Amino acid sequence: MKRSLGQVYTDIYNAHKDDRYVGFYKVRQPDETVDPIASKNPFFQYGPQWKINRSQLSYCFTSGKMKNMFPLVLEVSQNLIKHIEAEGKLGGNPFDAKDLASKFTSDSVASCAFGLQGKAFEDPNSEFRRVAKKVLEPSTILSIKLLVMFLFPSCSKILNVRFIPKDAAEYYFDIIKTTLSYRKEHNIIRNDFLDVVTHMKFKSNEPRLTVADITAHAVSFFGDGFETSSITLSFLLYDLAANIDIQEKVRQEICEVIKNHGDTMSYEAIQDMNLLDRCISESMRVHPPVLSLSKICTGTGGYTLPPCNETGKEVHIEENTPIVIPIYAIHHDPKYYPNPEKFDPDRFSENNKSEISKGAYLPFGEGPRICIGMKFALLQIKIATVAIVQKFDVRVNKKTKEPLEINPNYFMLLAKGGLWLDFYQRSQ
Ligand code: HEM
Repeated sequence: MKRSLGQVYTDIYNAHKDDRYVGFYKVRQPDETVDPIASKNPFFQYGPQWKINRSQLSYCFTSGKMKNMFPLVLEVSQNLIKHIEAEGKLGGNPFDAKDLASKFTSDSVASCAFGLQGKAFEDPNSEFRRVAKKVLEPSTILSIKLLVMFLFPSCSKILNVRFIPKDAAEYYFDIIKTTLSYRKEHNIIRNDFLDVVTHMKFKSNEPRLTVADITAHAVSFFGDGFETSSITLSFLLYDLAANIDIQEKVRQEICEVIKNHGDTMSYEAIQDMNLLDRCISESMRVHPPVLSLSKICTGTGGYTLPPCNETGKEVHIEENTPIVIPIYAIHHDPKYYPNPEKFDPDRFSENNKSEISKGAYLPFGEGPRICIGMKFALLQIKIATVAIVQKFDVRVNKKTKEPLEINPNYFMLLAKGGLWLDFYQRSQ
């Protein structure tokens, strides 16, 4: 494939720079009979079904719930550090940042969503990782599946195209079933996502969640949270490695904040790391993992937009018309971000961030469908980055092809040839 869908949308945006919008067609919605797990993911839903799922899942992502999951993610970050040390590649023999970040987020999400030790570091070929790779690993087959599902949804039913393969769906269902009964039998409380979903309160007239519903929610958590977060973490590490002065300032901030919190790395300490937060925001602007958003016009009777340029007429969008928002193109438009390729966390300082145009910063989307897992994503990315930056000087290895180019064989953002980084152990 020469260009991914995200790149095609960027091309369309750039070819119509003076217009507010242009016509295009796109749909997203796996069929429930063909793909029962993916079809319950709020990402793919509309209307009342989306409302029910969204409100059920929102309950799982409050700050209090995130605080409870903090120690689980922290434990995985310690395995990440041990892995970098044990691999003995410190300096000169680089790590692929995406591979490293995927191992971390896969274990972190496995721990929080399934109550499992994913063991990505100890056993990269573990069953859990093998299945996850099958579902999400960049491949031509996955790209073709997505093209069929998004562009020709009616064909996906006929061709039996599923986002979650049948054997993977069965594997996840078994894990959840076994874990739930083990926890019940041994009275185990872990404060993870599985506990929260299982103990959700319902009104008397609301149906209880079945094991299949809980599996679908856990797979949503995993599917939506593992790959997006690992892409973000890998690009953030690259940006810090490519800007060593900023990396040093982040390190100083981490030391100071932890010191101010009684020499403890806590959930509260993470919230005080402002420069780190700005670096993540800027890294996600330059490298948004999700290249474009799909929306659909749901207003009864459609919606009328103002003219798309000075000379045009009003445009009426019919009900059910799909809309694409090209995030990558907007984030790289010099109209919104002068010198857009430059990594400059100051764009997100208290003074500057109010200058950013509304709707011009969309790594997590916007409005009622904004990413539900944003708090969890930021938490796990921050925990991993703090652990790495405290221990290692991170540098770009010359194997990294710079300037970075987008890998066209994937529906999210990947760098062609990978992000190769060296980790030099720091003296304490
Ligand atoms: C850095 C990591 C992440 C990025 C960049 C990201 C990005 C996005 C984006 C762009 C959307 C679409 C929003 C829209 O349509 O306006 C979205 C939706 C969603 N995300 Fe994330 N996400 C991340 C992490 C997560 C995590 C960790 C979870 C769950 C644990 C998650 C769960 C979801 C769900 C369920 C939706 C659908 C929400 C809805 O339609 O109501 N995401 N995400």
